[in-house]
Amino acid sequence: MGEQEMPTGGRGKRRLGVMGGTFDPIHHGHLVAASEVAALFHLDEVVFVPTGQPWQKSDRAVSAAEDRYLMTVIATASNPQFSVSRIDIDRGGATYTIDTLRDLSSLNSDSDLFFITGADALSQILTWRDAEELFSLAHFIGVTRPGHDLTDDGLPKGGVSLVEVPALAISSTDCRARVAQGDPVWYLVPDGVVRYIDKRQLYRGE
Ligand SMILES: Nc1ncnc2c1ncn2[C@@H]1O[C@H](COP(=O)(O)OP(=O)(O)OP(=O)(O)O)[C@@H](O)[C@H]1O
Ligand SMILES: O=C(O)c1ccc[n+]([C@@H]2O[C@H](COP(=O)([O-])O)[C@@H](O)[C@H]2O)c1
Repeated sequence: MGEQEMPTGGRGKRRLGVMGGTFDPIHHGHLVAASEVAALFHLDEVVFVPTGQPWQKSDRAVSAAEDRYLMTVIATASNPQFSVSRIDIDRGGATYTIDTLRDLSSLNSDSDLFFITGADALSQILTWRDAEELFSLAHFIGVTRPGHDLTDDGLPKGGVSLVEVPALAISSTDCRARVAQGDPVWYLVPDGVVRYIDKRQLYRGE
């Protein structure tokens, strides 16, 4: 994407990236996406927001929110630009991005919000609660993901930017399956997350 196409946001405002996800577990695909977008869009910070109850994943068991939150903290702790928010976990109930963005914008009135999402999630956005209002609260940035087409078809003009990031064919589903089978997840997730999965015996019985 050319520099001239980048949304500049409000004059003098901080630029806050928002990376929402279930992070069960967080992996290097998430981290590379956030890091690339932070650099390309000159973001001051990226806040990772683990879901409370991801209603579109109700067909499977999701790990405890505290485990997903702690893995996200471990994975992001060494990057001074990254932080983690508990807002979706502490709100309780099903997680809707409309609530995430409303809460973050009132907590950060000095900031423009940039919501980062992979190609798969972007293609589902019109199924999200209050989809049309989402684009008034944040600029959306869709990133490439192996196996998924990146498109802004049907989304508001000017509301979404599409960005190519280094291709990492990693998914949380695959990480969980690997742990369940006794296969390694070293180098797919940060070292501290491998240790945490082991310590808490996550994904063993799946
Ligand atoms: N490898 C990847 N490359 C780019 N974006 C990714 C990648 N993995 C996940 N994302 C994006 O990160 C966000 C959070 O994803 P999520 O926590 O659901 O991970 P996931 O790997 O898709 O999980 P699962 O396999 O359990 O569905 C989503 O917007 C998703 O599209
Ligand atoms: O708002 C919604 O209705 C909605 C439905 C599905 C997913 N989302 C958000 O999309 C992000 C990625 O979700 P997931 O389930 O792929 O980890 C995360 O921030 C979710 O809260 C949001």
